Amino acid sequence: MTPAARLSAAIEILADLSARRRPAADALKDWGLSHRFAGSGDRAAIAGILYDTLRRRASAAHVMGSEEPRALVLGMLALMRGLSVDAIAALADGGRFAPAPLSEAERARLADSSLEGAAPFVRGDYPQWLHASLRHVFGDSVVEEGAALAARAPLDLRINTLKGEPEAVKAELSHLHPEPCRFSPLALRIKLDSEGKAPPVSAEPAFLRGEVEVQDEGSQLAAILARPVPGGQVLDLCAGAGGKTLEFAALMDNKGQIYAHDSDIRRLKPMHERLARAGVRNVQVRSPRGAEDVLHDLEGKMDLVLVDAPCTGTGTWRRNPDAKWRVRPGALAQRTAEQAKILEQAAHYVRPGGRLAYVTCSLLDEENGAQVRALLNKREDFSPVSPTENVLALGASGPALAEAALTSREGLLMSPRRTGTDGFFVSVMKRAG
Ligand SMILES: C[S@@+](CC[C@H](N)C(=O)[O-])C[C@H]1O[C@@H](n2cnc3c(N)ncnc32)[C@H](O)[C@@H]1O
Repeated sequence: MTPAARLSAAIEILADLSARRRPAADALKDWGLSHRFAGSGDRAAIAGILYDTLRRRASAAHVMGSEEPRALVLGMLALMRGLSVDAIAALADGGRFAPAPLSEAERARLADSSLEGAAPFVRGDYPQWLHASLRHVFGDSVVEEGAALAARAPLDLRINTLKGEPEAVKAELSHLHPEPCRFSPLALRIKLDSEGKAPPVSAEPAFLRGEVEVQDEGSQLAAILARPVPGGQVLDLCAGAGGKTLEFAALMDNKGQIYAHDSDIRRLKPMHERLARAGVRNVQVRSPRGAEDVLHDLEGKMDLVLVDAPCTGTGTWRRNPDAKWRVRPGALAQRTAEQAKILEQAAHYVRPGGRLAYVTCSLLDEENGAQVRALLNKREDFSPVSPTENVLALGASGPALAEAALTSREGLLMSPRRTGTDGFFVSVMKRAG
């Protein structure tokens, strides 16, 4: 497909997405099924255009004075990809499979693609209804934080020390030009290509041998800050596909016991294969079994309980820009109710003197500090561990993380702008002994 035809395809998919209010991944998949001539390179390039457009949806609409899919894509080309009016006109030339030629009005709008004087939610490309919540957290930096969340995310890997020796893994992946990350000693960062496409890491021999996992540096840091210790008893209550379970196993050097649970058995499914590949031997997966309480024997016994809570995912908008516009006030209310319930349940499993780590990939205080405060009000036997003390688990880069992140009594908040990671909140609470 020509670059112009890919642009037309992205506009078509965006129209489908808006008309049917469906997730971008579903619309892309359906388009691929009904356009089998499109190769994997075409599909990746089209997805890149679509996701970049969603990243900059509010500012592109502002520049173009329209929410129409075509306008949004054209606006994105100017704002995000820095294309000149002539370069955009060369793509949208009305040729076979190309978008229709630019109108005079479109040319004029693209020529003056300034965001000066636009509202903060436009300049920061986030939903207007979340402005008050985000401003509450970030104050006057809210636009810059939004803009950093509207950029593309890099691809981060975690070296799995159960399988690989860091220097050898780096050498094995040298053709991908991995760079060290700022804070996590075992994180490697891989740059995307100019269209935002990541290399197919999951086909690399080092990946297949379990020497690396794909995991954002923020997620890696969250697990380190939870501080699982070799030989300890750990419950990962919302383990999902096991991103943090796997890292815990490596941090614990396969010693002690990790219980991995999730209320949704389908979410746990990929974990079994991942555990085997990563050489993990200290994990017991406790899958849900109908109404049975599969964790009853763990009450009051855990050295560490991790709640990697279901959340709005506002910290991962770089990776999932579709979610940015799909999240609704009702979903936030539902998530916060779930979080409160899970946190309260989680506290039951912590032994006296043990710790409870609460993690979200949200930036909103409603899902972060407010949840911690609510638990601390209910459970007087728990007290927050200061983030400045907590970061010492990281070793030498700990103080720099505490400096870069936003810290409060309740925990530490990372964000793309502040720490170059996805947005993650980490709170650690200790139960009195
Ligand atoms: C943020 S994801 C977990 C990601 C995972 N820890 C990782 O690092 O890959 C949140 C998980 O919480 C699970 N969940 C939701 N409600 C739950 C509950 N009441 N108890 C346990 N897990 C729950 C969801 O199914 C989802 O898999």
